[in-house]
Amino acid sequence: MPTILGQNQYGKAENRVVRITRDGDTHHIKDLNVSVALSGDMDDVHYSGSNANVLPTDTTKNTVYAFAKEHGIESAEQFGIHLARHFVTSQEPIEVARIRIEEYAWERIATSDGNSKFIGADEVKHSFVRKGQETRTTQITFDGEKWEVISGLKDLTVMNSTNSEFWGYVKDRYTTLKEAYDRILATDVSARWRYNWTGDEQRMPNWEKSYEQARKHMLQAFAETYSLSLQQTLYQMGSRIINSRSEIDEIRFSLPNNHHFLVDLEPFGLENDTADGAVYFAADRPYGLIEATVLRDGVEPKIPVDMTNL
Ligand SMILES: O=c1[nH]c(=O)c2[nH]c(=O)[nH]c2[nH]1
Repeated sequence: MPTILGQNQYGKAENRVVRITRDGDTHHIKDLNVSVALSGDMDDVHYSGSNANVLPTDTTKNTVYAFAKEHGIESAEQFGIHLARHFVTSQEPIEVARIRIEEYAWERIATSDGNSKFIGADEVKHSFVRKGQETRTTQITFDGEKWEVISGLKDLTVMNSTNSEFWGYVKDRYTTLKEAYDRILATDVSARWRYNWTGDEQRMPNWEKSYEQARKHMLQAFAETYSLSLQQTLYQMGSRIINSRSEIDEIRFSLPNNHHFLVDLEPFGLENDTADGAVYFAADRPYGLIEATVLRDGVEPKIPVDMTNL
């Protein structure tokens, strides 16, 4: 039976583009997931393998990053319109461009003090938390005598768009990483903390308040730590909780290092450094994974090492 080609489209899907604009030391994030699908006169590539009409998907990816740098991202709609128009008007064979964009919403992390580092006295200028996507968790164990309550959260996504460095590390023959003096630090916090409550009804913690406060202290420590490594930030987050919440004795973190790479736009004559309007590729894997327990001095660690990601 003869066959014919039906509907077809192609392009680069899920280009993760992050653009940071700097208004003095107040930063603004645009965080998009952009998928390009092009269609038009593409019979030949399917029938004969001739690529004469094919703009590479790699080029569509580069266009997304270059447009983010050159034209900015005012809104997802404006950005998508600009890209779609470009593909259809600049390439004869392309008749239809479909640009799908997901935009991830970020809120500024609120802080407790009115230090001048902060906007409106209570928000950090370069620290953000992804809107409402975390999951709260708890595990209660009772053997008829002893209680153990381990609570926590996962998927609390946070980002500092500056105040993070990483340098001075070991270098061997396989090391290619460049030292960073101003990088994005982003992670999805998974944390489990253990309460020291022993079952006395009179001394039961206010669980709601405790969760809210642990979360708050963790976010504030993330925002306020000038970070030399994610390990150092982790320790600050843990110790802030232990020092401010007497009902919590131990906390274990699992923190992926959500790498953001400055895109090389040199080939397109665009300078892209960490100054205003920097455009990053937000990689999803592989990622560094930094895990540690922070304990009140003198207590026994009891949170299982592999529990953090449950
Ligand atoms: O904060 C970091 N800690 C590391 O251990 C590490 N390793 C790496 O490649 N980048 C980073 N960043």
